[in-house]
Amino acid sequence: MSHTKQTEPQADIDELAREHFYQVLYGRRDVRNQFLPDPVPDDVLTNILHAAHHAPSVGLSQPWNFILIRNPELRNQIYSAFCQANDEAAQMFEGDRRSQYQSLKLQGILDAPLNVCITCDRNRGGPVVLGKTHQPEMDLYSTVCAVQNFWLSARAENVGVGWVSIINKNKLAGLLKLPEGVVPVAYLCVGYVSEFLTKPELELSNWEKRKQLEEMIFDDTWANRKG
Ligand SMILES: Cc1cc2c(cc1C)N(C[C@H](O)[C@H](O)[C@H](O)COP(=O)(O)O)c1[nH]c(=O)[nH]c(=O)c1N2
Repeated sequence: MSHTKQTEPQADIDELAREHFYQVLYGRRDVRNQFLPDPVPDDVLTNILHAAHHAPSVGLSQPWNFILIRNPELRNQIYSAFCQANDEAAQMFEGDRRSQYQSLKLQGILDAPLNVCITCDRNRGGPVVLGKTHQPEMDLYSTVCAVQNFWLSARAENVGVGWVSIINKNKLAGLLKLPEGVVPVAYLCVGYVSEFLTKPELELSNWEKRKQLEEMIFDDTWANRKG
């Protein structure tokens, strides 16, 4: 795997690069509805995986692996696992909220040409890992950093990504034959899209809206909310 998109160390980010970075960051979307069947070329996929593999990780433990899922039969089984979990999920909402939930499309498992499961090896680096000694969940968070790098790099390549978490974790681990100690962190649908929406799909369908940044910020302690 080549280092095609790595910049020189210590390179200054100039204004144009900064503008492009924010264009990618704010232009990223979770995609479920707009996938095209066109395959993602190997060199593009390599760029995305390479970016994911350069995420920060606790003690540089790099606990992730990337399972590239194309087999139609396997994908049908994963889709069935989604359908079961999604039916269970719908029952957890009441009244109008339930029918609204049932009207949402929350995955593109069979529409996207590629699915990728990013896993975390809970034992990577051995029993004592720098930075994990007092917060053992840091390997999971590191893997999520790889997911975000994957997502942003995909957007830079004009490739859409949709995260599907409405699947029973143990069932998914079984279908993917994950060994003991390796857990699925993110199940991603990946492919080119007809369009990237300007806002989150859940916002456009009036499920949820973005909160004000001011509500999220505190000065010094939780007692001092800014907004
Ligand atoms: C950990 C995690 C898990 C999920 C998601 C995201 C994340 C971070 N999202 C996508 C989520 O709905 C989406 O990110 C937000 O609605 C914001 O939209 P944008 O990502 O900005 O387009 C998501 N979407 C979906 O349709 N089905 C799903 O199962 C999930 N699961």
